[in-house]
Amino acid sequence: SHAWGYGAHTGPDKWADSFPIANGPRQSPINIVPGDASYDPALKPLVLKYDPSTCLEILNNGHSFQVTFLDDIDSSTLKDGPVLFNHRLKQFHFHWGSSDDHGSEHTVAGTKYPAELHLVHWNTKYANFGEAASQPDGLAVVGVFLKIGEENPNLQKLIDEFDSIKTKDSQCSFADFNPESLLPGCLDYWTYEGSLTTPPLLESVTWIVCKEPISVSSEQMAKFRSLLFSGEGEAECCMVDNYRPPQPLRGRTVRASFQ
Ligand SMILES: NS(=O)(=O)c1c(F)cccc1F
Ligand SMILES: [Zn+2]
Repeated sequence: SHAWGYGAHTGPDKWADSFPIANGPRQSPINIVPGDASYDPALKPLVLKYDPSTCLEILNNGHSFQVTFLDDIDSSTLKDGPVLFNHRLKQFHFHWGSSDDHGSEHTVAGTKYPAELHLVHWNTKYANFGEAASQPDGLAVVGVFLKIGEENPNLQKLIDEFDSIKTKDSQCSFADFNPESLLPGCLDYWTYEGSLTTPPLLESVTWIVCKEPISVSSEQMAKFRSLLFSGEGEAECCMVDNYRPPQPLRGRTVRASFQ
């Protein structure tokens, strides 16, 4: 059955049964070893320009919660950095753990963060997200780690919507949110060629992982864990541990935009 998830019988160790690319040569996430990354002076600074008016809705898709953007014109874009073409923001979502000591997908020298934000962009040389997702240079995902510290007022704007999206397939309109408010001050990054970290695990992603985390309080993380994988009227199953663990590097090079 294609009903993939993060449970014992549906989780990452079972995905290869339905999605054999799970054992492919450019799978994500990975453990980033800063000492093994090669500084590339040719890498440009990331240029992220987001328009809050393109924010459409916030939804629980049964795997994470996601904020979706209008992507029929070039208003929220990613340029430069490691990519050669303009990319449009489609959505952002998160992955997190059942406690503050784990939950991120990428790890840094084995360090796990409590959560990880993914801002998903598609290459506008293709017609739309679906087309782009099937191309080796189709997607660019910016990953930002969340680290326990000060309460984050920008994350709180998302958390305040959680009562309306508690169960699988619930959504509500969500306007005027600027994803730039979720970016760290410094946009130094590591970059490598990888994949979607959920089925269909397509090997179409240029990963751009920020070195600097953003803050989240432990109380805010507890609110993430109050969302449900389960649908309305079903036995409640807390949305936690919705992360794929690091995958084999398979000889790939990780480049750093900084020294
Ligand atoms: N996790 S991830 O950022 O690789 C990702 C995508 F890019 C696109 C769709 C789902 C998804 F989970
Ligand atoms: Zn993700």
